[in-house]
Amino acid sequence: MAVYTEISDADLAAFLADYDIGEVVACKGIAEGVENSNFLLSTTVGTYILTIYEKRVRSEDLPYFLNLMEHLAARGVRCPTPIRGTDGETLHELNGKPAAIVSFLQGLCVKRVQPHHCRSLGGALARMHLAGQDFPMYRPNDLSVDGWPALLDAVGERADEVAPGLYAELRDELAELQSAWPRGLPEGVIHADLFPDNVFFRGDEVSGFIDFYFACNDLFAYDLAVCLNAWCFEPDDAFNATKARALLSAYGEVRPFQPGEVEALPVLARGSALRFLLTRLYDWLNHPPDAYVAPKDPREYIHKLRFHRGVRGPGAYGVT
Ligand SMILES: Nc1ncnc2c1ncn2[C@@H]1O[C@H](COP(=O)(O)OP(=O)(O)O)[C@@H](O)[C@H]1O
Ligand SMILES: N[C@@H](CCOP(=O)(O)O)C(=O)O
Repeated sequence: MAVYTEISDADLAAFLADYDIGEVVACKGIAEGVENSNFLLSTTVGTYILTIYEKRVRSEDLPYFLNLMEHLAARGVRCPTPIRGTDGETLHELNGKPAAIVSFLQGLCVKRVQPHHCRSLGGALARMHLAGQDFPMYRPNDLSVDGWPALLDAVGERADEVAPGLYAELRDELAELQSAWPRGLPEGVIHADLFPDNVFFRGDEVSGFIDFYFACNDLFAYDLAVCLNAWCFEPDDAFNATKARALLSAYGEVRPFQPGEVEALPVLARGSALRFLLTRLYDWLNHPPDAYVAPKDPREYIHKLRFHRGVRGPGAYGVT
């Protein structure tokens, strides 16, 4: 489960002394998640999420993530809102690590994605992109094309333990993506990790987004490429163009596509597949045998990468 750091009652009490959110009723570790330690915190005042930031999150990036959630929430995007301590700050320290409390968001993740979920997601994503346009902070996407060579080096030839010949395939893929990567398309704040476990629904409609800890400034269409991979493949690995069309057309109704964005989707989808393949490969090959969190299977993303490499254009995603 995703609790890398245990908290003693005394440490929790000392931490909460800096907040004005009542007395603790319960604090339970949350099994879901991969990156950070999350706790469901109930107090006499309300329910919150307490997060201790772990391995991949750099503490200098935390003000970007926390301020972004405040910014988006203030513009009507449903997402967790950081709770300020009595010192006015949202970021504090627990067990020597950065930690924050955010509001609890109602809703459930979908287990079986249907086209109407993709349609609701597309509209909500476009509204989030528009709401982020006047966010004043900037954070480059360190897990995009300029960051992939270091990630691939960190994996190295051990990639072949997962699939024979994979390292050479990924080196070729990286070289192609470096020369084909689109420049100059519309950009702004993107979520960059909008998988089904980070989107809450009430009924058929998106009720909110969580987990902004990969958010950054990058191409808007790259966020759609992440969603094509995370939402539009079936459990048997088949690509579902109906879901893709629902996602993309709903997005375009709220934020109309600019020239070049739709055409760039195949290469962006390859890039997004490579990004998640590389981090999954790294975690798969380097996780300690007694780790709480089971690493995600990288092979799923080998298949997705090969699929997008084979498409002839955005028509494969149901759009032109
Ligand atoms: N603000 C929130 N409101 C409700 N549940 C949340 C909230 N933040 C996190 N969770 C719960 O905690 C789980 C893990 O959170 P997530 O941010 O995805 O973790 P990680 O960054 O470690 O991957 C989510 O799947 C969800 O169940
Ligand atoms: N979505 C990533 C892993 C990051 O996990 P999250 O729980 O922070 O979304 C993947 O699937 O590889």
